[in-house]
Amino acid sequence: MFNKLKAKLSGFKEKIGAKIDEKAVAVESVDAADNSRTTLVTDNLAQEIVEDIKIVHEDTSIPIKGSEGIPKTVSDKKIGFAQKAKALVFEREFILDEGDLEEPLWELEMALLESDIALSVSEAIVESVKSQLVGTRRRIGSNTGNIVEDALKKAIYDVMSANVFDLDEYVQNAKKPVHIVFVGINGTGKTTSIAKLAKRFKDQGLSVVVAAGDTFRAGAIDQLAIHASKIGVKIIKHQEQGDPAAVIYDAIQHAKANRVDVVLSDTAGRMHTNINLMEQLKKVCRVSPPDLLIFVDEAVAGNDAVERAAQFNDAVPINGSILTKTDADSKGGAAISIAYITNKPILFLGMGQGYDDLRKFDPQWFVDQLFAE
Ligand SMILES: Nc1nc2c(ncn2[C@@H]2O[C@H](COP(=O)(O)OP(=O)(O)OP(=O)(O)O)[C@@H](O)[C@H]2O)c(=O)[nH]1
Repeated sequence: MFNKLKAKLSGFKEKIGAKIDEKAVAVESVDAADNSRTTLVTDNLAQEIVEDIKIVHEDTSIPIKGSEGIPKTVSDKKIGFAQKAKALVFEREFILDEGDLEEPLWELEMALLESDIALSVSEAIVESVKSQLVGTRRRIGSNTGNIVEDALKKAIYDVMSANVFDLDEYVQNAKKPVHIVFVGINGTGKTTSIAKLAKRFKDQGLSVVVAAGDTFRAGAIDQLAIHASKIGVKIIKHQEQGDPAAVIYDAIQHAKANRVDVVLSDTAGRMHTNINLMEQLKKVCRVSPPDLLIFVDEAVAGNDAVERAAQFNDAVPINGSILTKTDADSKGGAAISIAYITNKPILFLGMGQGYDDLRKFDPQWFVDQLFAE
C-alpha cells in the first residue's frame, strides 16, 4: 500500500535531512572556531575559517553586518568571522533559510505530482513544509530525520483532515430510518462498499435494508441480492430497467413500516455529464431525500477519481467519499487529495474484497502508514 509514495517521501526526508546536517556542520565549525578566536590564528587555520565563512555565507540569506566579501587580513578575518558566528549560532542553534530548502522542496513537489496528488494539494503541502522549516532555529545535533518527518506529517495531515466526519456516530444518533444514497461510476466498488457498510451496521446492532437502485446495468440487481443474502440483510428490488426512484421509495416505506434503522441505496454508475442519469438521480433525491449522499471511487484511479469527485460535488453536493481499492494503490494521490479538493471528508477506505475490508478513515493513521518502516 502506497509503496511508491512512501519511497518518494523517504527520499525527500533523506535529501533535506542531509542539507540540514550539511548546514549544521558548516555553522558548527564556525562556532567552534569562534570559541578559540582569542588564540593565535595561524595562516592555515585562517584559511579554514575563510572557507567556513564562505560556506555559511552561501548557505544563508540572513543579512549579517560586515558579511560582504571575504576579509583580507588575518585580523580582519577574525573580526568578520566572529560577527558571522554570533549572528548564525546562538546557544548551538542555527537558522534554516529558504535557499537551503529551495532545491529539495522543488523535488518534493515533483514527487507529489508524480504520485498523482493534485497540483493545488501538492502546493499546499510544500508551502506547509516550507513554512514549518524556514526561519526556524534548529539545535545543532538535533535529529534532522524527525524534524523533516514531523513537518511532512503535519503538512499531509492538514490537507487530508478537512471536515472529518464519523459516519458510525452519525448513524447511531440520527433519526431512523437513516437513508444513504451511493453514487459514482461503474466498476469502482460501489456495490461492494454498500455490502461492506451493511455488514458494518448490522455488526453494530442496527437493522439494514438495501435498495437495488441500479436498474440500469444488467446483473447489478443480482449482484446486490447475492451480497444481501450473504450478509443476511433484506433487499428491496424491482425489475431491470424499472424506475430507481420507485425501488428506493419502496425501501424507505419498508424501513418505516418495519422500524429498520438504515436504508442503503445503490444507484446506477454515472458521470455527472450523463444528463438522463443525473436527472434520474435528482428524481431519486426528490422522492426519497437522502440523509447523506456518498461518492464512491477507486483510489487507484488517482487524479481521475479526484476530478470525478469534484465534478460530482458540483452537480449534486456529496457529503463525503469512500475510496476503494486502497490495498492496490501504490501512489496514495487520490486519498491525499480528495478531501482537500471537494472540501468533504473521506469516510472510509476499501482495503480488499472481503466484507470486513473497510477501514474508517483516520488521517492520522494514514499519515503514520506513509512513514511506517
Ligand atoms: N482489491 C479491492 N477490490 C475491491 C474493493 N472494493 C471493491 N473491489 C472489487 O472491485 C470490483 C468492482 O466492484 P463492484 O462493487 O462490483 O463495483 P460497482 O461500482 O458496484 O460497479 P457497478 O455495479 O458496475 O456500478 C469487484 O471485483 C470488487 O470485488 C477494494 O477495496 N479492494
